[in-house]
Amino acid sequence: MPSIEVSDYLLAGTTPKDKKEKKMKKFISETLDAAADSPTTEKKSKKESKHKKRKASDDEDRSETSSEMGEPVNVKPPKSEEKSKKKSKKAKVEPEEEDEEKTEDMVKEDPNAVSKFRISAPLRAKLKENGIESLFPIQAMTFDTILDGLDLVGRARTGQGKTLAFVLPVLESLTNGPAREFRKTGYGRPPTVIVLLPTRELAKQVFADFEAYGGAVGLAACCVYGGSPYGAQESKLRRGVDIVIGTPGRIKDHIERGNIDLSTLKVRILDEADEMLRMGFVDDVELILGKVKDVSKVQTLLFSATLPSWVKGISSRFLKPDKKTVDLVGNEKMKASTNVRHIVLPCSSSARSELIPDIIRCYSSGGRSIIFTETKEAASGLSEALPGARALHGDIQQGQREVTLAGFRSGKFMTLVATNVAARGLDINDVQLIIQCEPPRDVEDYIHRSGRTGRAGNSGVAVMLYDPRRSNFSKIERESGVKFEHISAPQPLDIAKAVGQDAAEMITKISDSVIPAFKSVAEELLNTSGLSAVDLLAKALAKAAGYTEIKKRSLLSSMENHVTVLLEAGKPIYSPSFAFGVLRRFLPEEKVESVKGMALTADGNGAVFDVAAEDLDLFLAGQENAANVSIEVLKSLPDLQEKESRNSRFGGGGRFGRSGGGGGFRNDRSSNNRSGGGGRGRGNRW
Ligand SMILES: Nc1ncnc2c1ncn2[C@@H]1O[C@H](COP(=O)(O)OP(=O)(O)OP(=O)(O)O)[C@@H](O)[C@H]1O
Repeated sequence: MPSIEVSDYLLAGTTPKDKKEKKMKKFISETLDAAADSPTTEKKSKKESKHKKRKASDDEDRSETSSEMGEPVNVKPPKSEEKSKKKSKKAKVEPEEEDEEKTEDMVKEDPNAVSKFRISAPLRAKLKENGIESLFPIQAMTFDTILDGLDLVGRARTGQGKTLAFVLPVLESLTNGPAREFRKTGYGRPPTVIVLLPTRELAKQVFADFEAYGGAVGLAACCVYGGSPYGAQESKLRRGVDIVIGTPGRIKDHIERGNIDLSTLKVRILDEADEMLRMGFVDDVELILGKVKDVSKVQTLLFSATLPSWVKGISSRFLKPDKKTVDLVGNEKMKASTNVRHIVLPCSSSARSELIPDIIRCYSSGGRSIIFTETKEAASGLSEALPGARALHGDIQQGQREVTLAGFRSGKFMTLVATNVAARGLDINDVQLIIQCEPPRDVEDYIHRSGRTGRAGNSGVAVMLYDPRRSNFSKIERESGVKFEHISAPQPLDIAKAVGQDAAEMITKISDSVIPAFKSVAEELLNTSGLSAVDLLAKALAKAAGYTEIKKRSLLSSMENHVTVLLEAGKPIYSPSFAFGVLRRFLPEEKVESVKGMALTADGNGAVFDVAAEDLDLFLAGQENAANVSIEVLKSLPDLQEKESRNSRFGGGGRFGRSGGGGGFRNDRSSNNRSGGGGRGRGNRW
């Protein structure tokens, strides 16, 4: 964990100039504070307070990060700063004169300023061009270790800049650092660096960074992945490249075809390592890593936001025993992004397509939304049902996948419906909302999917739908450390609040020149409709916002034209079947069976369920004929028992609901669908 010392160091005396800078500082500060709160950090902090005492007399003092997976790594002020007097032999950093004066004060204040690291002028210029003046914590904390050639396991929450954490020091290592002397040059040169990633989209994205920053220092990168022709990839590889980025299956194919020679490899990087292994790529990964003749001469880096315990075995096999670990999550309870509002909402599968547009209206802040489904079929089906949405999954041709992703990135359409193919690593600007149609199988999926929003210090919302009868998210809540906010389906008032203001603004912007043309029709409408001017205007606003009617939804299953009611029987209700028994006392069997989403209240005194709006009177009237029975229409959900706690009677703190009103993506071939290395094969769902 980063020490208090490090966070002090990172934030000392900074005076944010503008909002963006302020947000970034907050992000850095929160990242470090959160990490500093973890139990591992506590242990370290004692050590560090000793360090701190020593620091007065020792400028070389270093703070530490800790790890469950390897040796703690010393995190220190960047060497470039530390060694400025000693003149580092390893890295040659040319000062950029014009910048120096301007930023001198800022740099003094910001220990993570780019200029304080052994980053050479062309890379600094490129970073500046991309608006990056300061390194994020994971980047600052791993920079020296990577540049000095050590093996490293790096972990930070989603969206915290892990890609540049390896791109920058690796490029420096190739141009000014230890890998430089081994790097081959000229036509036909074999690669010095190989980067393995689990998905094609992610490979392309990481390639884009290596291409942009590598290009600035004269290094060539090549991206290889399945589903696209071999020809262009082969000719690029034949011409010679310094860095190969790709998915394991296709890289293996190129090795077997003699297109990639790894005999002189110096750096290998496994990004989203756990996913790659879990997807069944372990054999391919091992084959690729095994191509290196002398592993002692190769640096291996492993990065992810999630590193399940079974990855430990893999990292100790692939990385050297003296590997360092920088873990900004560690044993901390909250593993998911802290910049994201994590919400759960009860919704039966049949109500999804009706409900999702309203969730988007209420929670996307007009930005992009990604909706995750569990299967390719569900992604296709939902994308067809949602106006303006497109699907992304493994059964879609690679070319079309690229077109779709490019369209989403550029804002041609704002809603992407995807399988897990889009869960990992994708960094798309202005994704404000993530919707997961049901709780994913693994906590890692939840963390990565919800992490497509709230990136680089921005905020976002992640809504997970669950069917109260079928799904259970308590495991995800427990393992991710997320404390879910419970809401029910957006109700007319929520929707009006979300869209009404925009519609009103839209109307105020309409030129007065339209008034004479429409005035007489408006007057006629006012006189004949029987509605007040305000009511008519409300209708006009609704239409402008795209609504011709707003149906009420039940709180429990989010079904239209259904109402949520509470049943009490004057004594505890131990089980759903007991509640059904009570209903049978005064209702015909077909009405009892039409009840939806039966759930028990957390206090054990009631049962909550949805009834069709047209049957409500029957239910309310029927209670008169049954002693001690009461049925009440709910405006908000009470705390409910979780499914798994039902057997233990009242289940205490369980709660499903709260406030109312409110595939086959695998990269290359079917042969890759193997499980191994402690991981689990994913089948052909994406
Ligand atoms: N030092 C920095 N200053 C400002 N923005 C940065 C910096 N480093 C990275 N970013 C931006 O932050 C965003 C997230 O970075 P990146 O995709 O590397 O995150 P990540 O940690 O790999 O996330 P994930 O775990 O989801 O893959 C990107 O848009 C990237 O350009």
